[in-house]
Amino acid sequence: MEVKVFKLKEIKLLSGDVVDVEQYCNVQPILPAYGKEGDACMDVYPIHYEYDRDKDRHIYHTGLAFNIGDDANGEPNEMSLRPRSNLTKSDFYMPNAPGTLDWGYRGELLIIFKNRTSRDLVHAVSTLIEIVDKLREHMHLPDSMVGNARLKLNNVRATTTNILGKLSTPPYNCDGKDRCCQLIINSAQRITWKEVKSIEELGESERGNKGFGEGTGGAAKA
Ligand SMILES: O=c1ccn([C@H]2C[C@H](O)[C@@H](COP(=O)(O)OP(=O)(O)OP(=O)(O)O)O2)c(=O)[nH]1
Repeated sequence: MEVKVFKLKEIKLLSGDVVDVEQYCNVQPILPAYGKEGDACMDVYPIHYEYDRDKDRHIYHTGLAFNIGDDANGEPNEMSLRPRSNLTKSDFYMPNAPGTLDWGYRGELLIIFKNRTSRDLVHAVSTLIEIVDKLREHMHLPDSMVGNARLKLNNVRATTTNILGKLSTPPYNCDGKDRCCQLIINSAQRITWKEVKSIEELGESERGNKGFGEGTGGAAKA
């Protein structure tokens, strides 16, 4: 199946500024590609990174726009954007995974990440540590009284410093080599609803009306 893709000449930044891709980005738009024979998805290469301070989001530009077209039966296609497995080694996640690129979308494909630790929470804890530190200095308590508390405080400080470092290091580079997610195009077959008059008309099944997660046990079994 052939799908139309366009390498954008300009991209719109979070500030609203529209910039020339060739001049502004270190890397030029790269067509997604299968990494290995038989891979289900194509790898997506980012060309520009932005941190959305307002929403605490990490946004990657791809410099690509699509017309994903129709399937063999004339039904609209959809593009799914899925995280890579290697993302699980970091504190980042794709909050809308699997992301959806709709049939009619002609804007730039953007890939969004968040960090599992909220930036605001980390800043709040860091500020609290500073305040406690200052209070302790002014109270001139003997070491014997604050020894254990100091140790705990140092541990919290080390943890927050570590988290802060991870927060400010984006998960992927825009160097033309890093792949920030993977995409697959599927048919988004149209459905229509057939409303029935009684629940029996839905038909019998082994699970029946057993609740969410109650059916099979497994990993989450209490
Ligand atoms: O990770 C994503 C997800 C979506 N999009 C683009 C393509 C998609 O067609 C459009 C709208 O996305 P979606 O339908 O998920 O957004 P929504 O929150 O449902 O808003 P809308 O009411 O505009 O559909 O944004 C991306 O570039 N990256």
